[in-house]
Amino acid sequence: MTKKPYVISNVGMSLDGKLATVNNDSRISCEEDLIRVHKIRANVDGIMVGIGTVLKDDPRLTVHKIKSDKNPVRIVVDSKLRIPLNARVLNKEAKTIIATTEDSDEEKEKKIKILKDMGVEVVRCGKGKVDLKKLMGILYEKGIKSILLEGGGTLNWGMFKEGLVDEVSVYIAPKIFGGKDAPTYVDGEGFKTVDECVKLELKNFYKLGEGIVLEFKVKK
Ligand SMILES: NC(=O)C1=CN([C@@H]2O[C@H](COP(=O)(O)OP(=O)(O)OC[C@H]3O[C@@H](n4cnc5c(N)ncnc54)[C@H](OP(=O)(O)O)[C@@H]3O)[C@@H](O)[C@H]2O)C=CC1
Ligand SMILES: Nc1nc(O)c(N)c(N[C@@H]2O[C@H](COP(=O)(O)O)[C@@H](O)[C@H]2O)n1
Repeated sequence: MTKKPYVISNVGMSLDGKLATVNNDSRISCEEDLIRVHKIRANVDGIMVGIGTVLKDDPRLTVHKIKSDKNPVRIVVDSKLRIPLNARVLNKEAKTIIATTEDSDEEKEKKIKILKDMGVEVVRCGKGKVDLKKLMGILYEKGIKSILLEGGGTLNWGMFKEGLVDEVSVYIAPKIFGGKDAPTYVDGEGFKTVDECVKLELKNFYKLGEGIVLEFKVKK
């Protein structure tokens, strides 16, 4: 495989592995954990989310919980270019890259032009869905050598399935959300057998605020 950025996957989840409630309330991390996450943000070249997270959370994806003189590049994986032009991730606080497919129609090309005029970079790889392996190669070539992957569950699945995640850190809040339709840490179709699944090596764990942080390396 061509060179790729080092990818750290981080989420805040309930004890039952949910990223949000059935009504999409995702306020899981305590303040101490958000500060931990922002320290990671301040030390990576890019922060990546899927379009589902942008549509549901309207995140800023900047370092705003601690002092920092730089913001990483924001990367949104968005095959059909569903991103609203007033999304906060498109504001001027940091550079943004939208990764979309090579598929083309008049409306999509018009939106790409508008985004480019707003100063947003658009990269294109894959058909139907963004080709995440190719995207990693493109980002690496652009100087993005480390990425904090911040979800959600569908993009997390895509990244784990392709073997693109190197490190995992999760904050587990002492809460149970329940709900079979509530988003989980890794959604998608899932691995069929335990043999196929992603294996992790526990590196560290500690209590933080009311919850616990677990840190793993992905076994390759
Ligand atoms: N607690 C936490 O730490 C966090 C919670 N969340 C929560 O997660 C939920 C959002 O998760 P979810 O809806 O799964 O959205 P995601 O952010 O995972 O975005 C998923 C979308 O990304 C696009 N995509 C494009 N290419 C790919 C690919 N190759 N593989 C996977 N996805 C691809 C798809 O849309 P398309 O085909 O249109 O491109 C897909 O539907 C929200 O409730 C949010 O609050 C999110 C992050 C962190
Ligand atoms: N670490 C963590 N804990 C939670 O409880 C969360 N809900 C999230 N969400 C992620 O952070 C994004 C919001 O970022 P901004 O504060 O707007 O910069 C959100 O979109 C998720 O990716 N993370």
